[in-house]
Amino acid sequence: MTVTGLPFDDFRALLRDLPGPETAALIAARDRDRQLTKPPGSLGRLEEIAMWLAAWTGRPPAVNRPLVAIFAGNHGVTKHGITPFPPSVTQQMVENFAAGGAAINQICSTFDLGLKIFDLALDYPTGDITCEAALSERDCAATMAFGMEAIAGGTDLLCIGEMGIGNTTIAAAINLALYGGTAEEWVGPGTGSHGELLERKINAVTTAVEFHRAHLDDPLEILRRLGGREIAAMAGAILAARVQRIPVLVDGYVATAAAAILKAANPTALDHCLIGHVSGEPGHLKAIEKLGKTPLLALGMRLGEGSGAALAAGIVKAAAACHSGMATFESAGVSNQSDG
Ligand SMILES: O=C(O)c1ccc[n+]([C@@H]2O[C@H](COP(=O)([O-])O)[C@@H](O)[C@H]2O)c1
Ligand SMILES: Cc1cc2nc[nH]c2cc1C
Repeated sequence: MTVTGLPFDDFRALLRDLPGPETAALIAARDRDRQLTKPPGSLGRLEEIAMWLAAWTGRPPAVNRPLVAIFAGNHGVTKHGITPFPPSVTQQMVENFAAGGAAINQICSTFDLGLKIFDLALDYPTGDITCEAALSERDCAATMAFGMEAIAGGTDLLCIGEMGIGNTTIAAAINLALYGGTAEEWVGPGTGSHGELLERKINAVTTAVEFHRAHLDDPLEILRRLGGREIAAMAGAILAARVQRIPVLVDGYVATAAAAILKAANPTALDHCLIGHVSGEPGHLKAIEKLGKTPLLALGMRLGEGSGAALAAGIVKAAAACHSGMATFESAGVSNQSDG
Protein backbone atom coordinates (compact mmCIF):
# COMPACT_ATOMS: atom_id res chain seq x y z
CA MET A 1 0.00 0.00 0.00
CA THR A 2 1.31 3.47 -0.82
CA VAL A 3 0.53 6.23 1.60
CA THR A 4 -0.03 9.37 -0.45
CA GLY A 5 -1.96 11.64 1.93
CA LEU A 6 -0.30 14.57 3.68
CA PRO A 7 -1.04 15.16 7.38
CA PHE A 8 -3.13 18.31 6.66
CA ASP A 9 -5.31 16.62 4.01
CA ASP A 10 -8.10 15.60 6.42
CA PHE A 11 -8.26 19.12 7.87
CA ARG A 12 -8.38 20.68 4.43
CA ALA A 13 -11.28 18.37 3.55
CA LEU A 14 -13.13 19.17 6.80
CA LEU A 15 -12.65 22.89 6.24
CA ARG A 16 -14.06 22.66 2.72
CA ASP A 17 -17.32 21.10 3.86
CA LEU A 18 -18.55 22.64 7.13
CA PRO A 19 -22.08 22.17 8.45
CA GLY A 20 -24.29 25.27 8.56
CA PRO A 21 -26.80 26.41 11.18
CA GLU A 22 -30.17 24.72 11.85
CA THR A 23 -32.78 27.03 10.35
CA ALA A 24 -35.84 25.33 11.90
CA ALA A 25 -34.55 25.78 15.47
CA LEU A 26 -33.65 29.40 14.70
CA ILE A 27 -37.14 30.14 13.36
CA ALA A 28 -38.76 28.49 16.42
CA ALA A 29 -36.57 30.55 18.79
CA ARG A 30 -37.39 33.79 16.93
CA ASP A 31 -41.07 32.94 17.21
CA ARG A 32 -40.84 32.32 20.95
CA ASP A 33 -38.74 35.48 21.50
CA ARG A 34 -41.60 37.55 20.01
CA GLN A 35 -43.99 36.11 22.63
CA LEU A 36 -41.83 36.76 25.72
CA THR A 37 -42.92 39.37 28.27
CA LYS A 38 -40.65 42.22 27.16
CA PRO A 39 -40.71 44.95 24.55
CA PRO A 40 -39.31 43.61 21.25
CA GLY A 41 -35.52 43.91 21.14
CA SER A 42 -35.26 45.02 24.77
CA LEU A 43 -32.82 42.26 25.72
CA GLY A 44 -30.41 43.52 23.08
CA ARG A 45 -27.52 41.17 22.42
CA LEU A 46 -28.97 38.56 24.81
CA GLU A 47 -31.63 37.92 22.16
CA GLU A 48 -28.99 37.54 19.46
CA ILE A 49 -27.07 35.12 21.71
CA ALA A 50 -30.19 33.01 22.31
CA MET A 51 -30.80 32.83 18.54
CA TRP A 52 -27.14 31.87 18.00
CA LEU A 53 -27.47 29.02 20.51
CA ALA A 54 -30.61 27.72 18.81
CA ALA A 55 -29.12 27.97 15.33
CA TRP A 56 -25.99 26.02 16.22
CA THR A 57 -27.36 23.42 18.62
CA GLY A 58 -30.54 22.82 16.62
CA ARG A 59 -32.72 22.93 19.75
CA PRO A 60 -34.26 25.58 22.04
CA PRO A 61 -31.51 27.75 23.57
CA ALA A 62 -29.97 26.04 26.60
CA VAL A 63 -26.56 25.72 28.25
CA ASN A 64 -26.41 22.55 30.32
CA ARG A 65 -22.77 21.44 30.03
CA PRO A 66 -20.53 24.46 29.49
CA LEU A 67 -16.84 23.63 29.27
CA VAL A 68 -13.71 25.78 29.44
CA ALA A 69 -10.81 24.09 27.63
CA ILE A 70 -7.34 25.54 28.27
CA PHE A 71 -4.47 24.44 26.04
CA ALA A 72 -0.90 25.02 27.23
CA GLY A 73 2.25 25.13 25.09
CA ASN A 74 5.83 26.40 25.13
CA HIS A 75 7.61 28.36 22.43
CA GLY A 76 11.21 28.28 21.15
CA VAL A 77 11.02 31.98 20.29
CA THR A 78 11.26 32.85 24.02
CA LYS A 79 15.04 32.28 23.77
CA HIS A 80 15.24 35.80 22.33
CA GLY A 81 14.41 37.36 25.69
CA ILE A 82 11.00 38.71 24.75
CA THR A 83 8.97 37.98 27.92
CA PRO A 84 9.29 39.12 31.52
CA PHE A 85 8.30 35.64 32.81
CA PRO A 86 10.35 32.48 32.08
CA PRO A 87 8.82 29.58 30.07
CA SER A 88 8.80 27.44 33.25
CA VAL A 89 5.76 29.50 34.33
CA THR A 90 3.64 27.66 31.73
CA GLN A 91 4.01 24.34 33.62
CA GLN A 92 3.70 26.09 36.98
CA MET A 93 0.42 27.70 35.94
CA VAL A 94 -0.87 24.35 34.65
CA GLU A 95 -0.27 23.04 38.18
CA ASN A 96 -1.98 26.11 39.61
CA PHE A 97 -5.04 25.45 37.37
CA ALA A 98 -5.11 21.84 38.61
CA ALA A 99 -4.91 23.02 42.23
CA GLY A 100 -7.73 25.53 41.74
CA GLY A 101 -5.61 28.62 42.41
CA ALA A 102 -5.92 30.59 39.17
CA ALA A 103 -8.41 33.28 38.16
CA ILE A 104 -10.04 30.88 35.71
CA ASN A 105 -10.85 28.45 38.54
CA GLN A 106 -12.77 31.17 40.38
CA ILE A 107 -14.68 32.25 37.24
CA CYS A 108 -15.60 28.63 36.48
CA SER A 109 -16.88 28.16 40.05
CA THR A 110 -18.86 31.39 39.86
CA PHE A 111 -20.72 30.36 36.68
CA ASP A 112 -20.68 26.59 37.22
CA LEU A 113 -18.51 25.86 34.18
CA GLY A 114 -16.51 22.66 33.65
CA LEU A 115 -12.76 23.11 33.24
CA LYS A 116 -10.28 20.89 31.41
CA ILE A 117 -6.57 21.60 31.01
CA PHE A 118 -4.60 20.11 28.12
CA ASP A 119 -0.83 20.51 28.39
CA LEU A 120 1.00 19.93 25.15
CA ALA A 121 4.58 18.60 25.38
CA LEU A 122 5.68 21.47 27.61
CA ASP A 123 9.21 20.04 27.87
CA TYR A 124 9.56 20.27 24.08
CA PRO A 125 9.14 23.90 23.02
CA THR A 126 8.31 24.55 19.39
CA GLY A 127 11.00 25.60 16.90
CA ASP A 128 12.29 29.18 17.02
CA ILE A 129 10.04 30.83 14.44
CA THR A 130 12.65 33.47 13.55
CA CYS A 131 14.74 30.81 11.78
CA GLU A 132 12.73 27.56 11.52
CA ALA A 133 9.16 26.25 11.46
CA ALA A 134 7.46 26.00 14.84
CA LEU A 135 6.12 22.54 13.99
CA SER A 136 6.39 19.88 11.30
CA GLU A 137 3.19 19.29 9.32
CA ARG A 138 2.87 15.93 11.06
CA ASP A 139 3.24 17.38 14.58
CA CYS A 140 0.88 20.26 13.77
CA ALA A 141 -1.82 17.94 12.37
CA ALA A 142 -1.46 15.54 15.33
CA THR A 143 -1.83 18.46 17.75
CA MET A 144 -4.92 19.74 15.92
CA ALA A 145 -6.37 16.22 16.16
CA PHE A 146 -5.57 16.17 19.89
CA GLY A 147 -7.38 19.50 20.26
CA MET A 148 -10.43 18.04 18.54
CA GLU A 149 -10.70 15.55 21.40
CA ALA A 150 -11.44 18.38 23.84
CA ILE A 151 -15.16 17.97 23.19
CA ALA A 152 -15.13 14.16 23.43
CA GLY A 153 -16.67 14.16 26.93
CA GLY A 154 -19.60 16.23 25.68
CA THR A 155 -20.42 19.92 26.01
CA ASP A 156 -23.00 22.33 24.65
CA LEU A 157 -20.89 25.50 25.03
CA LEU A 158 -17.13 25.40 24.51
CA CYS A 159 -14.95 28.21 25.87
CA ILE A 160 -11.50 28.26 24.29
CA GLY A 161 -8.48 29.50 26.24
CA GLU A 162 -4.72 29.00 26.51
CA MET A 163 -1.60 29.33 28.62
CA GLY A 164 1.87 29.68 27.13
CA ILE A 165 4.71 32.04 27.94
CA GLY A 166 5.68 33.75 24.66
CA ASN A 167 2.40 33.15 22.87
CA THR A 168 1.41 36.80 22.40
CA THR A 169 4.50 36.98 20.15
CA ILE A 170 3.16 33.97 18.25
CA ALA A 171 -0.30 35.53 17.93
CA ALA A 172 1.24 38.78 16.65
CA ALA A 173 3.27 36.87 14.03
CA ILE A 174 0.15 35.01 12.85
CA ASN A 175 -1.79 38.26 12.57
CA LEU A 176 1.03 39.94 10.65
CA ALA A 177 1.18 36.96 8.27
CA LEU A 178 -2.61 36.91 7.79
CA TYR A 179 -3.35 40.62 7.60
CA GLY A 180 -0.10 42.43 6.79
CA GLY A 181 0.87 45.84 8.18
CA THR A 182 3.85 46.17 10.47
CA ALA A 183 4.95 44.12 13.48
CA GLU A 184 4.46 47.24 15.65
CA GLU A 185 0.73 47.19 14.83
CA TRP A 186 0.33 43.62 16.14
CA VAL A 187 2.85 43.36 18.97
CA GLY A 188 1.78 44.45 22.45
CA PRO A 189 3.11 44.04 25.98
CA GLY A 190 1.56 40.60 26.67
CA THR A 191 2.41 39.78 30.30
CA GLY A 192 4.45 43.01 30.55
CA SER A 193 7.10 43.35 27.84
CA HIS A 194 8.26 46.95 27.65
CA GLY A 195 11.42 48.76 26.54
CA GLU A 196 14.10 46.37 25.25
CA LEU A 197 11.84 43.34 25.73
CA LEU A 198 9.21 44.92 23.51
CA GLU A 199 11.81 45.92 20.91
CA ARG A 200 13.13 42.35 20.77
CA LYS A 201 9.54 41.07 20.49
CA ILE A 202 8.88 43.36 17.51
CA ASN A 203 12.16 42.25 15.90
CA ALA A 204 11.33 38.58 16.43
CA VAL A 205 7.92 38.98 14.75
CA THR A 206 9.38 40.96 11.83
CA THR A 207 12.19 38.43 11.34
CA ALA A 208 9.87 35.42 11.60
CA VAL A 209 7.40 36.67 9.01
CA GLU A 210 10.25 37.66 6.71
CA PHE A 211 11.92 34.25 7.10
CA HIS A 212 8.72 32.31 6.23
CA ARG A 213 7.40 34.83 3.67
CA ALA A 214 7.42 32.47 0.68
CA HIS A 215 5.04 30.03 2.43
CA LEU A 216 2.43 32.30 3.98
CA ASP A 217 -0.34 32.10 1.39
CA ASP A 218 -1.72 28.93 3.00
CA PRO A 219 -3.38 29.37 6.45
CA LEU A 220 -2.38 25.89 7.68
CA GLU A 221 1.23 26.60 6.69
CA ILE A 222 1.03 29.84 8.69
CA LEU A 223 -0.23 27.76 11.62
CA ARG A 224 2.58 25.22 11.53
CA ARG A 225 5.39 27.64 10.71
CA LEU A 226 4.49 30.52 13.05
CA GLY A 227 2.10 28.90 15.53
CA GLY A 228 2.49 26.75 18.58
CA ARG A 229 0.99 23.59 19.96
CA GLU A 230 -1.71 25.36 22.00
CA ILE A 231 -2.63 27.43 18.92
CA ALA A 232 -2.91 24.28 16.75
CA ALA A 233 -4.95 22.50 19.44
CA MET A 234 -7.31 25.48 19.80
CA ALA A 235 -7.82 25.54 16.02
CA GLY A 236 -8.61 21.79 16.17
CA ALA A 237 -11.05 22.24 19.06
CA ILE A 238 -12.91 25.09 17.33
CA LEU A 239 -13.13 23.01 14.15
CA ALA A 240 -14.37 19.91 15.99
CA ALA A 241 -17.02 22.01 17.73
CA ARG A 242 -18.20 23.22 14.34
CA VAL A 243 -18.48 19.70 12.98
CA GLN A 244 -20.58 18.74 16.06
CA ARG A 245 -22.54 22.04 15.93
CA ILE A 246 -21.36 23.16 19.37
CA PRO A 247 -21.30 26.94 19.95
CA VAL A 248 -17.88 28.34 20.88
CA LEU A 249 -16.74 31.34 22.91
CA VAL A 250 -13.24 32.48 21.97
CA ASP A 251 -11.03 34.13 24.61
CA GLY A 252 -8.36 36.81 24.11
CA TYR A 253 -5.64 37.83 21.68
CA VAL A 254 -4.01 34.41 21.44
CA ALA A 255 -7.17 32.31 21.09
CA THR A 256 -8.41 34.77 18.45
CA ALA A 257 -5.25 34.16 16.38
CA ALA A 258 -5.99 30.41 16.41
CA ALA A 259 -9.56 31.10 15.28
CA ALA A 260 -8.28 33.44 12.55
CA ILE A 261 -6.40 30.57 10.90
CA LEU A 262 -9.71 28.74 10.36
CA LYS A 263 -11.45 31.85 9.06
CA ALA A 264 -8.63 32.36 6.53
CA ALA A 265 -9.12 28.77 5.35
CA ASN A 266 -12.91 29.10 5.07
CA PRO A 267 -14.71 32.46 5.54
CA THR A 268 -17.68 30.73 7.25
CA ALA A 269 -15.53 28.69 9.66
CA LEU A 270 -16.24 30.90 12.69
CA ASP A 271 -19.99 31.32 12.23
CA HIS A 272 -20.52 29.15 15.34
CA CYS A 273 -18.16 31.36 17.41
CA LEU A 274 -18.51 34.53 19.43
CA ILE A 275 -15.59 36.48 20.88
CA GLY A 276 -16.04 36.56 24.65
CA HIS A 277 -13.97 39.60 25.54
CA VAL A 278 -11.70 42.17 23.92
CA SER A 279 -8.33 41.99 25.60
CA GLY A 280 -6.25 44.95 26.71
CA GLU A 281 -3.64 43.70 24.23
CA PRO A 282 -3.61 46.62 21.74
CA GLY A 283 -4.03 44.58 18.53
CA HIS A 284 -6.95 42.51 19.72
CA LEU A 285 -9.84 44.76 18.67
CA LYS A 286 -8.44 45.04 15.15
CA ALA A 287 -7.97 41.27 15.00
CA ILE A 288 -11.58 40.78 16.12
CA GLU A 289 -12.79 43.23 13.46
CA LYS A 290 -10.88 41.25 10.82
CA LEU A 291 -13.12 38.32 11.79
CA GLY A 292 -16.24 40.47 11.38
CA LYS A 293 -17.11 40.03 15.07
CA THR A 294 -18.04 42.27 18.00
CA PRO A 295 -16.78 41.13 21.42
CA LEU A 296 -19.36 40.47 24.14
CA LEU A 297 -17.34 42.04 26.96
CA ALA A 298 -14.70 44.75 27.35
CA LEU A 299 -13.35 44.61 30.90
CA GLY A 300 -9.75 45.64 30.26
CA MET A 301 -8.46 42.18 31.16
CA ARG A 302 -5.35 40.79 29.45
CA LEU A 303 -4.92 37.51 31.26
CA GLY A 304 -5.73 34.78 28.78
CA GLU A 305 -6.31 31.30 30.35
CA GLY A 306 -9.88 31.40 29.02
CA SER A 307 -10.93 34.12 31.47
CA GLY A 308 -12.75 36.38 28.99
CA ALA A 309 -14.57 33.49 27.33
CA ALA A 310 -15.59 32.06 30.72
CA LEU A 311 -16.98 35.40 31.90
CA ALA A 312 -18.93 35.65 28.64
CA ALA A 313 -20.29 32.14 29.29
CA GLY A 314 -22.09 33.62 32.31
CA ILE A 315 -23.81 36.08 29.95
CA VAL A 316 -24.63 33.28 27.48
CA LYS A 317 -26.16 31.20 30.29
CA ALA A 318 -28.29 34.20 31.29
CA ALA A 319 -29.40 34.67 27.67
CA ALA A 320 -30.53 31.04 27.47
CA ALA A 321 -32.26 31.25 30.86
CA CYS A 322 -34.21 34.37 29.82
CA HIS A 323 -35.30 32.75 26.58
CA SER A 324 -36.38 29.46 28.12
CA GLY A 325 -37.64 30.67 31.52
CA MET A 326 -39.55 33.88 30.81
CA ALA A 327 -43.32 33.83 30.64
CA THR A 328 -45.13 34.67 27.42
CA PHE A 329 -47.60 37.55 27.18
CA GLU A 330 -50.36 34.96 26.97
CA SER A 331 -49.24 32.71 29.87
CA ALA A 332 -48.64 35.66 32.21
CA GLY A 333 -51.75 37.61 31.18
CA VAL A 334 -49.66 40.65 30.22
CA SER A 335 -51.12 42.82 27.46
CA ASN A 336 -49.07 42.82 24.29
CA GLN A 337 -48.66 46.02 22.22
CA SER A 338 -51.20 44.83 19.62
CA ASP A 339 -53.82 44.02 22.33
CA GLY A 340 -54.53 47.74 22.73
O1 LIG B 1 -5.06 36.49 25.23
C1 LIG B 1 -4.73 37.62 25.63
O2 LIG B 1 -5.37 38.62 25.33
C2 LIG B 1 -3.50 37.72 26.50
C3 LIG B 1 -2.88 38.96 26.66
C4 LIG B 1 -1.75 39.02 27.47
C5 LIG B 1 -1.24 37.87 28.07
N1 LIG B 1 -1.87 36.68 27.88
C6 LIG B 1 -1.37 35.46 28.55
O3 LIG B 1 -0.02 35.65 28.90
C7 LIG B 1 0.83 34.66 28.33
C8 LIG B 1 1.50 35.20 27.11
O4 LIG B 1 2.13 36.43 27.36
P1 LIG B 1 3.65 36.64 26.91
O5 LIG B 1 3.99 37.99 27.43
O6 LIG B 1 4.41 35.55 27.59
O7 LIG B 1 3.62 36.53 25.43
C9 LIG B 1 -0.10 33.52 27.96
O8 LIG B 1 -0.15 32.61 29.02
C10 LIG B 1 -1.45 34.19 27.73
O9 LIG B 1 -2.51 33.40 28.22
C11 LIG B 1 -2.98 36.60 27.11
C1 LIG C 1 1.33 34.35 36.30
C2 LIG C 1 0.74 34.18 34.92
C3 LIG C 1 -0.60 33.71 34.80
C4 LIG C 1 -1.15 33.57 33.51
N1 LIG C 1 -2.34 33.17 33.08
C5 LIG C 1 -2.35 33.19 31.76
N2 LIG C 1 -1.18 33.63 31.35
C6 LIG C 1 -0.40 33.87 32.39
C7 LIG C 1 0.92 34.33 32.49
C8 LIG C 1 1.47 34.49 33.76
C9 LIG C 1 2.87 35.00 33.87
